[in-house]
Amino acid sequence: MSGTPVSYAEHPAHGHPANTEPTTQSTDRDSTASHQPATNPDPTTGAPHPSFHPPHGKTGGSIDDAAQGGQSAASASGASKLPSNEISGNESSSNPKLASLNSTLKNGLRQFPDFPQKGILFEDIMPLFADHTLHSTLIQALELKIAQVFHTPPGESSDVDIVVGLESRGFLFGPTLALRLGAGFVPVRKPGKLPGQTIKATFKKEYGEDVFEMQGDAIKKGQKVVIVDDIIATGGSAAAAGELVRTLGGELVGYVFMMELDFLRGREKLDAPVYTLLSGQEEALANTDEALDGTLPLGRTTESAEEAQRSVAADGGAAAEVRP
Ligand SMILES: O=P(O)(O)OC[C@H]1O[C@H](OP(=O)(O)OP(=O)(O)O)[C@H](O)[C@@H]1O
Ligand SMILES: Nc1ncnc2[nH]cnc12
Repeated sequence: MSGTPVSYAEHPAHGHPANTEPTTQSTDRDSTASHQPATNPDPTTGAPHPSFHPPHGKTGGSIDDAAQGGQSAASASGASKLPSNEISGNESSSNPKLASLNSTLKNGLRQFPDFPQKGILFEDIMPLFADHTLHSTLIQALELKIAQVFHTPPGESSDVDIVVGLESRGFLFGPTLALRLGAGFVPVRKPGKLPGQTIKATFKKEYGEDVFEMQGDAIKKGQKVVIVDDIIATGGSAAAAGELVRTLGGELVGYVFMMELDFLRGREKLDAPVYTLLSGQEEALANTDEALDGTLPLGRTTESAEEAQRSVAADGGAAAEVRP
């Protein structure tokens, strides 16, 4: 079945018991709409934070969507300037334009069951880049999201200094986003690709283990950093990247993802605010408690459910082992 893609637009929401069939996504919504921790209210409902007033002399666009990480923004060391009562929530519900853009994006995605391994329902984002209009919609949605969560006035750049993109799919839109924000772009790469002195972090992800590397001089102490990637699944990749940023002295002000696989609860590993445009595989979320008890979540095989939950439990809040 892995060679047979399905799209969000083509199949009805929910109802498929296993990922051997077309997937069972609900209609588009912000990840924060249904997974907003009670202790972490919407960041966008508060007053703009002084930390994110646009700097003089910078030019660029804007961005938009927000969600909350595993701890409050106030206690997140890299986001200490963001009051906790400004974090989490559902911006697109109050922003029809963003909701509309997100809906378009979701309909452009495809899913491949059992890729790259049996039991993984793979979210294929490539159609969003193959189509000029969808690509443009994606960048617009990200800009709108960031502008919204960081309270950037229309037409002005955000206060983000550096956008960090994760290899490989974070490279597809990270540099474009950085340009629009008036920020620099820094890559986090798989091992052995970057010259000079580097720092490394090992981590687990939804399907396997990996190592991330960053150049030792890529971020200056105190620079405000946003980490971007296409998908947050278990959160292992993002947590490792966050550790690298902080090891270099960067102030991690947030994570921005195109999509969140909510049922894997990856955001609980992250100690900075989490902003996502789309949620994926929501049908599995309702069964997460059962999954933790060993019951199969919808849309996954027994093997992958156990593997995913083992990974989540094992990683706890310390997925990344940083080795300067
Ligand atoms: O939340 P996690 O469980 O860590 O998974 C998310 C990561 O997995 C995918 O990358 P992958 O490692 O497949 O590499 P690619 O981007 O090079 O395809 C995705 O692009 C994220 O980086
Ligand atoms: N299910 C998934 N689809 C696409 N990319 C992923 N990265 C981690 N899990 C993924």
